[in-house]
Amino acid sequence: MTGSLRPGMEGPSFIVGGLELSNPIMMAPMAGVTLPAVRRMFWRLGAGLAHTEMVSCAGLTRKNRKTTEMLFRAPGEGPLVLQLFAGDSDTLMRGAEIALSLGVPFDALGINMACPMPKVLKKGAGARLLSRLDLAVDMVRRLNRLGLPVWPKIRKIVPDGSGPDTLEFASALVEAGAANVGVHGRTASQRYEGTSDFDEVRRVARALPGVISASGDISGPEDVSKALAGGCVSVFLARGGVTDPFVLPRILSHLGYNIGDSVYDDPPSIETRAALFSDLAEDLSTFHGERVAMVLLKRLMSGVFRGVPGCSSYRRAIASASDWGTMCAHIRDWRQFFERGIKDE
Ligand SMILES: Cc1cc2nc3c(=O)[nH]c(=O)nc-3n(C[C@H](O)[C@H](O)[C@H](O)COP(=O)(O)O)c2cc1C
Repeated sequence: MTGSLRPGMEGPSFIVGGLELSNPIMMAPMAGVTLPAVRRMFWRLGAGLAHTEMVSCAGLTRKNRKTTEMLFRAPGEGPLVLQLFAGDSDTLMRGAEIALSLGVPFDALGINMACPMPKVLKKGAGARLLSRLDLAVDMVRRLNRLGLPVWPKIRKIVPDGSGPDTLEFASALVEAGAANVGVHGRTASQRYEGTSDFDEVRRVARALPGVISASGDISGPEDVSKALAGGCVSVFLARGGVTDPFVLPRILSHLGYNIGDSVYDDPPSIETRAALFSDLAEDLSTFHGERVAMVLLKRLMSGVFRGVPGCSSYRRAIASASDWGTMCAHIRDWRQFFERGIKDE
């Protein structure tokens, strides 16, 4: 598949969040997952846009090497939102200015107002901002001055009697100039557990037409159709894309997009899956090094080969590979593992 990035996936474009995109299926920001090589894989599979992992503005101002490396954008990537996090507007602005000064062509600036993890909350960032509307609004206003569309991402808010609810919070962000607001239908205290409240996301989307993207439990064509019919302008694909990356061409085909190339037949052939996995391995090792490549290949393997007969033998081999040479040999010799696996089943 190398060389044929995104075969035959072009079609009519439309505007989402101030950007001209080919379709409404976005890769959500995922720390530890949406690295450039993985974004390229999802771009190949048809994503309309991707997010970076959340990037610490404080880290950028301290010139932290690892944080700065997170700004890397691989050749041939599609539209990209740089998602930033900070606990105050000055740090957010300084971080954003540093990021843009490095010359990486980002298409929009995201603000993480959704992360429920203690190390982020402790800094006054992520979902902590959901209880600080004035600060969240100030962040959107100021970031807007940098000239790129601003895409904050929030969570469902259960009003406590004094603060805003999800709709009031999202409305204030839009009024402050947010071009798109991603709404995750779980509350911060739910973290990633339980179900996402789709009705709440749609309530916000109906009241704010054209600017709300749905996040939470997007795992198939029906979820996407429901979100779009409910007034969302796009959807953010997260764990659903990790557990089944080929859901992307399936969704696009369901929405009537001409994905135009038989490599994305439903279900995709095992050769297509192996080629995608091999391209992913090559990109991961080239852009991020062998150590990171090993971790992400192990994490993403099950999704790429999901449901293929004989898969468990290959899964065991990939999971137990302890050095890059062995991993490469397994990726090259994929066929024998599946043949053996089918015999054993
Ligand atoms: C591993 C992982 C990392 C995530 N990292 C981020 C992040 O950096 N920024 C963010 O806004 N959301 C992050 N999220 C949340 C997702 O973008 C998404 O909103 C959430 O997973 C709900 O969607 P889902 O139920 O379809 O997985 C992350 C989620 C996961 C599973």
